[in-house]
Amino acid sequence: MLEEFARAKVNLTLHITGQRENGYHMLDSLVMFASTGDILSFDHATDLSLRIDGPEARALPVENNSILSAAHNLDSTKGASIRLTKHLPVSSGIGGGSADAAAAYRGLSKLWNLPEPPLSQDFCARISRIGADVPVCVFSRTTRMSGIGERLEFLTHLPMLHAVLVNPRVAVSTQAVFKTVTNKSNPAMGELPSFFSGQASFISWLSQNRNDMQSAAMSLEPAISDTLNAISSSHACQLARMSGSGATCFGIYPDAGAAENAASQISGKHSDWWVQSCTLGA
Ligand SMILES: C[C@@](CO)(OP(=O)(O)O)[C@H](O)COP(=O)(O)OP(=O)(O)OC[C@H]1O[C@@H](n2ccc(N)nc2=O)[C@H](O)[C@@H]1O
Ligand SMILES: Nc1ncnc2c1ncn2[C@@H]1O[C@H](COP(=O)(O)OP(=O)(O)O)[C@@H](O)[C@H]1O
Repeated sequence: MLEEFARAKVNLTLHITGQRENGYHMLDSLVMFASTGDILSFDHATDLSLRIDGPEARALPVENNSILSAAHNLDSTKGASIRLTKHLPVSSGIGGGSADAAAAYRGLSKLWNLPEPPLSQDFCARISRIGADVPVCVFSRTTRMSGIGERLEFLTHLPMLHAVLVNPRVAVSTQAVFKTVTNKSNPAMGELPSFFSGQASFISWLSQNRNDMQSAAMSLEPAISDTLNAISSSHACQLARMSGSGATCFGIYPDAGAAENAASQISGKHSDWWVQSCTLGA
């Protein structure tokens, strides 16, 4: 049996800089991956099959699953028995479906003895048809992501962060949020310094950048404001922002202890929310 970890994707910044004729939005986003995520396992089999379990499995159908799309995209003639243990909330802005498709791509490439996924324009353009976030999730590394998600620049100089991810248990449609965004032509991210002296200077740079989907998502789903308030008012929080199209928001903290304390504080007040302390970028 072979296992792959599908790490949650967090958009630390998400700037919408334009729109293509096909309706897709041009993005400029700093993406980091979390130490929390879904688990996929793969076994040899004649036919292709998927079973889903885990704490967040309930609403997720096998039909049209992004994992099966990735398998078909890779080689539609081969079989495998795949198990997904779902830990990430569905439709929550941390790319669960994309991370799962990407993990399937990596896992099946190994199971079927295919070459490792290459970092090429052709490859990224091809797999972005499964989902715009799939290319960045295949490599699962700290990345400046642009285009509609198919242009990837890996970054190796950014400090690791201690974070808490919070989802108020409302599913948000990515398409609906993009439709609600009024300004489709915002400035790109500010210049990314080639050196940060530590976490504080990185957070200071992050706070000067934005998530251009945040106010549109908040107008559709008021629970996002409650989530950001709960994170901002937690002890030692240095930055609170929404990831992707929401509703998951993240808080950044100075160390692992502060992140764990904040997670307990937030889940103590909101026992029905999904709250997870983690590291980003490590
Ligand atoms: C917004 C982001 C930011 O990382 O994350 P999530 O909130 O989904 O996690 C992504 O761009 C989402 O990527 P992904 O969820 O894979 O998108 P897709 O399945 O390809 O598209 C979902 C819908 O979003 C819109 N879409 C997506 C990406 C993009 N650059 N422009 C768009 O307009 C399309 O209208 C599409 O109908
Ligand atoms: N393996 C999967 N995990 C999560 N969602 C999936 C998966 N396969 C298909 N989907 C569908 O993809 C959509 C987006 O889910 P997800 O990737 O979790 O959200 P987001 O793009 O906001 O991070 C949902 O409608 C969900 O039903």
